[in-house]
Amino acid sequence: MGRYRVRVATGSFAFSGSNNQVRLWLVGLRAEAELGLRLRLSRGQMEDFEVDVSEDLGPLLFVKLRKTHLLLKDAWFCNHITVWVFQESTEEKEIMFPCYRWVQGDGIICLPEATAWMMRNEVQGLFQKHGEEELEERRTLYRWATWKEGLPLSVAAASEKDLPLDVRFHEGKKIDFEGTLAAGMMDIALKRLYTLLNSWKSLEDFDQIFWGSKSALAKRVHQSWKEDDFFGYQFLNGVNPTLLRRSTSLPTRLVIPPELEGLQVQLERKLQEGCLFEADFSLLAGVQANVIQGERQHLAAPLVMLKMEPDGKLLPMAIQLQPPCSGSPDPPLFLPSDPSLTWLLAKAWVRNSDFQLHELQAHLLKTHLVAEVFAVATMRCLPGMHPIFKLLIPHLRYTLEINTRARTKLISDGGIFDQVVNTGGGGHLDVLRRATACLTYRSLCPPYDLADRGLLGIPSALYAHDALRLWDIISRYVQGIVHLYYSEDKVVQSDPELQAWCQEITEIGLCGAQERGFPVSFQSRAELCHFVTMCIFTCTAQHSGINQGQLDWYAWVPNAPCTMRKPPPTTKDVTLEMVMATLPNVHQACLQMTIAWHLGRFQPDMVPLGHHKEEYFAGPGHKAVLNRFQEDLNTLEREIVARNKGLDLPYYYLQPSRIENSITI
Ligand SMILES: CCCCCC(=O)/C=C/C=C\C/C=C\C/C=C\CCCC(=O)O
Ligand SMILES: [Fe+2]
Repeated sequence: MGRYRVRVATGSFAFSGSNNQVRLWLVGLRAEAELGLRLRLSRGQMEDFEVDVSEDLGPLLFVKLRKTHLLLKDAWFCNHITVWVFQESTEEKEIMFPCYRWVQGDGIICLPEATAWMMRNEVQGLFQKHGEEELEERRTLYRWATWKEGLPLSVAAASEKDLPLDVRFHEGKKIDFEGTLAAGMMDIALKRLYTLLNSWKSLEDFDQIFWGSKSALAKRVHQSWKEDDFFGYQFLNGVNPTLLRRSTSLPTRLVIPPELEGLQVQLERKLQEGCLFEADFSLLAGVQANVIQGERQHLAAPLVMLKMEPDGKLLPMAIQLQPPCSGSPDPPLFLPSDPSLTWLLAKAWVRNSDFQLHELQAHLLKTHLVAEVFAVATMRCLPGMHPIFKLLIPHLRYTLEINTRARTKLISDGGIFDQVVNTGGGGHLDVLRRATACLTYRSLCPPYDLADRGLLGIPSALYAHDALRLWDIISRYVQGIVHLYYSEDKVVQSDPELQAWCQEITEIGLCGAQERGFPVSFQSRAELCHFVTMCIFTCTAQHSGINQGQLDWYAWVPNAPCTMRKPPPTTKDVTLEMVMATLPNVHQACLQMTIAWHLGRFQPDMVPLGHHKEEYFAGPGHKAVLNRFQEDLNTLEREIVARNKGLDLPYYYLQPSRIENSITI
């Protein structure tokens, strides 16, 4: 009773093809029919067939498929199945069945038609039932786990091998990830051998390990790291642009001794002029420092006061390395007028503290771990035909695996933090706990975060400028998609899956984050759009802004030491021996360089923001919204390239072509 053309598309990465057999059925509202095709499931190929079906299937709802094998099971990555129904006239109707996952065992997989969500209350509840069964299965595959109390929940997986195949690295990514790590370890061995034969007494001796792949900006850091404006610049546009705030009063912890009355006057003047800024690392106060190979390491919790010059340069005015403590003498204030080594060591302490808050709070917690909560909740609460699932899933690729690897190799017992970072050995978990306890919804949304920190309208704040532009572009994209599916607020309010997703993120994954402004429900389309914009911004732009800089700013170790081996200075008598004894030793410095390069370098299989190949949606409405998104990103790309041409230090971490579509590293 009908003639159909069927296209089967296989994924194009390694091992996507399969030698097993696959049986296909077309399932219509009235009947279903097995197609009896012999498929060759070749990597990167599309196969087309024409078939005649004797029954009247009615409107097509699903394609069903089942993989069978004789001897060896051979997984198959199916991109999608497309069916064209020959109408009486010559017009053909195209129906898409997106898949984009592995077909593994010999169970039946049911792919709903791409527009199924719009018809979920029709067709005898068949789509509704399919969605419920899908979620029941996913909830057993993706379970929450408490890795450590006080942190956001994570996916239950002791190692990446426990993760479902659909969220594992593809083979090429795995080989690249593990191969470059192995190459990095070789580099460390060579550098250690080389430095054994030479002295390690002066800052220039770090040059002995400053070879191998490094970026142009890393070379510039090597050249300019001692300069005050370079130090200040990093708070605006470096690897961690998330801490700086414009001062609204002099911080209470800042104790200015009577002999520095002049400083007090200067600070107050700058405050009144609105150009006084601060970077306060109090979150680190009292955190236990690591013991590495029997040697106690040391931590500080600095406060830096900075002034903004009319030309946009941010210059440090004073550094207090520890907060005042009752019963102890007031901590000294270090000043640009101090002896050069003293001032340099004070700045190095700040850079070490910034390393901790950057990696643990800004990077790990506020991008990786938060994105993992979005990923697990999405897999557990939203069926594949849900528009928010389709919108988000490209932005969640590889996040569960990279985070699982971080829990087993980076912040684990004996991991990289324990080996070479002064918060390691448990202090790093305390920092993460403290940062989790003060994680707010506003801080994940640049329009609020930058306003709260007083960083709007500053021409030299390039991260702030680009982040706001990207927020607007992503927001327009999200709104475009959401409005295609939610015609009014009531549709949002009455979407039980969406509401459950929101609640699961805030109450379960983020462990009761409603206290810190995260929503537990969506009452309007605007609330939904804002939240989804935050999700996509976090998984893409924010991670890129925070991740890429590791390559540039962490390669020259004195600019961002991973550990400090001696206590912070309490007087201004500082010698070169003290500086060298404080900064990381050769092994620590080499491991920092290798890991920073490994995590910060360009990823060979990188998908730029908005350029994923998967087509989960069908219809012209969605294509127009996606095209507009890509055009907006191109416009911003051109603006940033043009802007950077005129800059001494170009800022490119938020250039759209460099932003990854998800957190993959
Ligand atoms: C010692 C310097 C480098 C510290 C890097 C860092 O702290 C990064 C934190 C944020 C997120 C980490 C994400 C992924 C890392 C996963 C695994 C890295 C370990 C590599 C390995 O040995 O497999
Ligand atoms: Fe990262």
